[in-house]
Amino acid sequence: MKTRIGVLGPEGTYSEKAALIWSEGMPSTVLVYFKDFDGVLQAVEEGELDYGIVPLENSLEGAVTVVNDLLLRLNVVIVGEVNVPVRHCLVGQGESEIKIILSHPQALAQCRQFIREHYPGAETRTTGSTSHAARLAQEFGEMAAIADAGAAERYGLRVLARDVQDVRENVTRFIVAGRQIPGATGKDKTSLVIHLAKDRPGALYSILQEFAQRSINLTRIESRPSRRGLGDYYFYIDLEGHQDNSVVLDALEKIREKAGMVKVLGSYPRDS
Ligand SMILES: O=C(O)C(=O)Cc1ccccc1
Repeated sequence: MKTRIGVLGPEGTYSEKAALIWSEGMPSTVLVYFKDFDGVLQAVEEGELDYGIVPLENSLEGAVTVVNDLLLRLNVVIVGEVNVPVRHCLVGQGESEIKIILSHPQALAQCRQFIREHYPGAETRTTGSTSHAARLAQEFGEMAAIADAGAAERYGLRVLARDVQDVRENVTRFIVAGRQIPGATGKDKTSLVIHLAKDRPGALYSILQEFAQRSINLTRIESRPSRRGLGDYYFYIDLEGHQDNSVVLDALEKIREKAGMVKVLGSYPRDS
């Protein structure tokens, strides 16, 4: 049986690239393409896929909010991560004037300056993925796409400009979703979501204190609306260490006493 790995499609997305990097050396894999991140993660939950690879955050634009929200809601766990340098290109047929620039919202957001400076008259439109944009640019000459150079090749397009992201160093962190938390490797991360029991002075501080006291290094903290009302948040926290490490276990036990809700999203090998 082949290991089924789900990614955002069609062929040529950055998610596909992340999946190929992560699964390198795995004996028998097959990529399955989905039209959105919900589809990927739901298929993991339902057992239709072994793994799903989705972007969680980007060094320029921050959280991919829909993925963060889905991880909290669905019954899947993070089993891995892979950081992928993202070098966007403007791709198109290169024969007529570009009237519309298409891409995934994350990609358009990462290239705002380039578009404003070089194509001030062009309209921008969002698509389901960067490669979906490239596929459309293959059909319509007045459209160009922001996508990976690999997508240009795949859809027979020309690379009209390279490295069009606003900051050269542009990295997206993808996570691998599965159903079972892998064992500790000694170089792991744990991802949590916390909801504070009650809004009071020092509530978040008292949670963070449990990590600080044990010298547990945090690598990310981000808040997302809980959807219960303004000012009510979930805190997404990543830390160094595996949930099976006694120090982390101990901190989690204390935090569970203090917080209203703690969900461990996963413990997985760190990609550094
Ligand atoms: O559309 C893609 O290629 C994706 O995989 C989503 C995405 C978009 C922009 C940066 C990183 C990932």
